[in-house]
Amino acid sequence: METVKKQLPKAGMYENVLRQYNQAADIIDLHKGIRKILMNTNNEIVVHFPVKLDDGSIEVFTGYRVQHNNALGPYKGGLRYHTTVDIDAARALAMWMTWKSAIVGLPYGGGKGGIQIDPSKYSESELERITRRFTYALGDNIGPDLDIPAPDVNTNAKIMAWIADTYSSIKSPSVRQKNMHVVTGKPVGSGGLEGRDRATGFGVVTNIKKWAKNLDKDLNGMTFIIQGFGNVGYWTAHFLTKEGAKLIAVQDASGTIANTNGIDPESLLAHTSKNTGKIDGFESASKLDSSHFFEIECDIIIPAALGNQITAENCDKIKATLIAEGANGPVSADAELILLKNGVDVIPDILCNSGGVIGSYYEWLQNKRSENWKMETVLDMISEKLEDAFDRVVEVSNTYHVSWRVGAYIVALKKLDQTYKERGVFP
Ligand SMILES: NC(=O)C1=CN([C@@H]2O[C@H](COP(=O)(O)OP(=O)(O)OC[C@H]3O[C@@H](n4cnc5c(N)ncnc54)[C@H](OP(=O)(O)O)[C@@H]3O)[C@@H](O)[C@H]2O)C=CC1
Ligand SMILES: O=C(O)CCC(=O)C(=O)O
Repeated sequence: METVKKQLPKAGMYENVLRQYNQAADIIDLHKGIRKILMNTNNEIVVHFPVKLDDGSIEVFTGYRVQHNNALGPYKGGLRYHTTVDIDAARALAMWMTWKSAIVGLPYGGGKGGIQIDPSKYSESELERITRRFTYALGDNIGPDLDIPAPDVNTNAKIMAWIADTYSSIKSPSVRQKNMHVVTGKPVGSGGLEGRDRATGFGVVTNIKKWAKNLDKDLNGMTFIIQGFGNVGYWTAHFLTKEGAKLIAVQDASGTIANTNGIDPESLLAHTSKNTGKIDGFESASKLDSSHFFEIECDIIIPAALGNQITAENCDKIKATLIAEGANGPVSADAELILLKNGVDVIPDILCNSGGVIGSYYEWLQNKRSENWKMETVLDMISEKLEDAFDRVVEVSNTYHVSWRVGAYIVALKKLDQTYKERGVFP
């Protein structure tokens, strides 16, 4: 295991997050010492671990876990299995988790990680061995009161159950059952929370409803497009369709499909479930060229896949009036300036997709208390927290005359500033 601790370089996604951070820190004149602390990550864990594949060969994988800050509580954030996972991406995603938890008032810090891998190239039993060896390699760098992973791109409840099982098995028998909350997003039968599966999409739609209400707009009849039809994409489509809005185009890594009469999310889910998760070949929509996806005439765009998808190069022709960031970092800092100038509203990721980590918090609390909560209760608690956070972000943004993203950063930074100052480190 390598533990790297150094001044951070500026590149890619991380550059994006630092630009956002510095802008907000300048506006509130954040204390110099606190500014330095938050610009750095606390710990960066890189592990190389061997796994025997089905054909008997050995492959060595690289896994990451970046722990950005834990002033507010244990590190919290997802694990991603994707070829784009590297130290830069993990740093950016970990930092976003710190702000996200602070904005919605959770007792968590920020962490993120994953494995640099294309999971579609491995069998299920290989993925299980890879996950278990990764968990073993991370060892006590994660823990229910230290750092609590969760699902992200290409990871799911089953993978979380393998992590919980492996982590627990390296503990002494007397405490083994007390460690299931080392991860959240588990299957309901293994300590998972009813509603965590849909929490992020539900949260995205809660934010969109608040946006519509504030502007006195009716979602009924509005059109929307979604990039990414995984956990966040599907559940967002499910809940937004329930509000009367119409899904007219979807894009994933396999291509783009469109139907101006509407795409039924449930039929598309049934199709992807039989088609290794892919939307291509869906009969009730036509295939579209992927390069102009974001230019489609619609009211709302929901990026729910990877980062840096809407950039200065492709944002000028966007016709939607709202971008609700289901994904982390889908809009580049340069693109956002152009969008705001063009009158497009952007609900920032650190607010918009925080329903997921709120759901995770309730799962963790449920495990700690040895309780089981009902879906309705969980969704009510999530929307209450999110509605408060939305109002706070709008209020702060209005006070400082800044975008909602900068306002959201200010809410987070003020919270962390208060915490550090209360501890007396900076008299
Ligand atoms: N899961 C959660 O609770 C949370 C997730 N998020 C963020 O939401 C986003 C999506 O996560 P999640 O839904 O969990 O991930 P999933 O793995 O469930 O789904 C990812 C989706 O993105 C698609 N995708 C991947 N690459 C591309 C591409 N190049 N172009 C278009 N589509 C692509 C995938 O398509 P394909 O199957 O073809 O590869 C898939 O449909 C991520 O940014 C994640 O960090 C944020 C908060 C919480
Ligand atoms: O549920 C969690 O703990 C974190 C989810 C996540 O990775 C995210 O919000 O980006």
